[in-house]
Amino acid sequence: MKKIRLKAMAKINLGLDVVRKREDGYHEVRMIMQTIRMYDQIELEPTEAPGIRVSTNLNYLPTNEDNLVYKAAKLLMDEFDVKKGLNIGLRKFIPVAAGMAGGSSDAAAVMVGVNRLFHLNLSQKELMERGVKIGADVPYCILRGTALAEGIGEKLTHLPPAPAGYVLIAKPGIHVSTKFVYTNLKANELESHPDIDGQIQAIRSGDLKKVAELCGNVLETVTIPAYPVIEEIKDVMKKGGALNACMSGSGPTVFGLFDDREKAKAVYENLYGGELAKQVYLTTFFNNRKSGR
Ligand SMILES: C[C@](O)(CO)[C@H](O)COP(=O)(O)OP(=O)(O)OC[C@H]1O[C@@H](n2ccc(N)nc2=O)[C@H](O)[C@@H]1O
Ligand SMILES: Nc1ncnc2c1ncn2[C@@H]1O[C@H](COP(=O)(O)OP(=O)(O)OP(=O)(O)O)[C@@H](O)[C@H]1O
Repeated sequence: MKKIRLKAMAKINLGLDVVRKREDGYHEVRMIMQTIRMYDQIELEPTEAPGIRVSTNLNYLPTNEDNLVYKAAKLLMDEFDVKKGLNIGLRKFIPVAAGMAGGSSDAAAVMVGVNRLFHLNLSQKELMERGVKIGADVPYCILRGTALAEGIGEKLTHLPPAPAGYVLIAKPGIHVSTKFVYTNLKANELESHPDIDGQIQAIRSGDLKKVAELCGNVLETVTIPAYPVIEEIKDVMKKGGALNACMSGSGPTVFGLFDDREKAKAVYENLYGGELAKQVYLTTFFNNRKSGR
């Protein structure tokens, strides 16, 4: 059997609302998810020797069962009693602990790859049902594109592609734990909620300005007070002509939406190498869910 290569793409949350906290501690959400053109590269090589071996270009990431790629491969290989082994090569480009679902997307890509390599014949839906056992964002990372995510993030409704625009990504040099953010969220005391239904309408009518105007993320109420630099980055983007700027997921990554590439480029150059952000990228939405993997 030959090696296969896969792309694990990052996401941003165009909108993120929390409806309530469940008894098990998880939160019911309503989120507008969007894949962007930023990806980790994954190489899968089946081996005669049993076992899963992970290598990665980032020396601070785990290579044992704590890595989500390991968990994803093990979940499927155990269930289907795969006797062969697997080498997983992971080249990270998506910022880590950033709110961009990097680890979840790696896990999703490995599930798709293992399904293909070992001819498990699972449908996308069957993969997504298993993916949620690894993490709430994994089913969406299998689906990709523009989608409404409900439940804990696993109930997905595919939406038409969000209108095209330029996406400026800036991550300050801090790592934020998703668990910390949800644990400290006062879900019953939120003063305002993003208009998720309005944003869906704006997507359906192809109105980028309106999509941007309605961006909002209730997790900012936890992450921004802890890390005010996020607000500073949002201000820089808005002053530089972004239609809007918002935190992605549990943060600390900020994304700005632009309809003008020159303005986006100017803010990119302003932030790049500066004090506020450690990693800065200019990219676009990715919506061709069938390609690129
Ligand atoms: C912030 C987002 O990235 C937005 O897309 C997701 O909601 C989080 O997805 P994720 O990182 O895949 O989440 P998981 O790995 O399943 O959970 C990490 C931690 O976040 C909290 N968590 C996560 C999802 C959710 N709907 N409610 C929660 O309270 C739980 O405390 C959990 O211990
Ligand atoms: N393949 C992986 N890539 C990145 N981090 C991983 C991976 N596997 C395990 N981890 C661990 O998970 C933690 C968070 O990873 P990740 O980059 O997925 O967070 P995130 O961007 O906040 O995700 P999300 O948006 O889903 O909350 C890291 O601190 C890391 O130790």
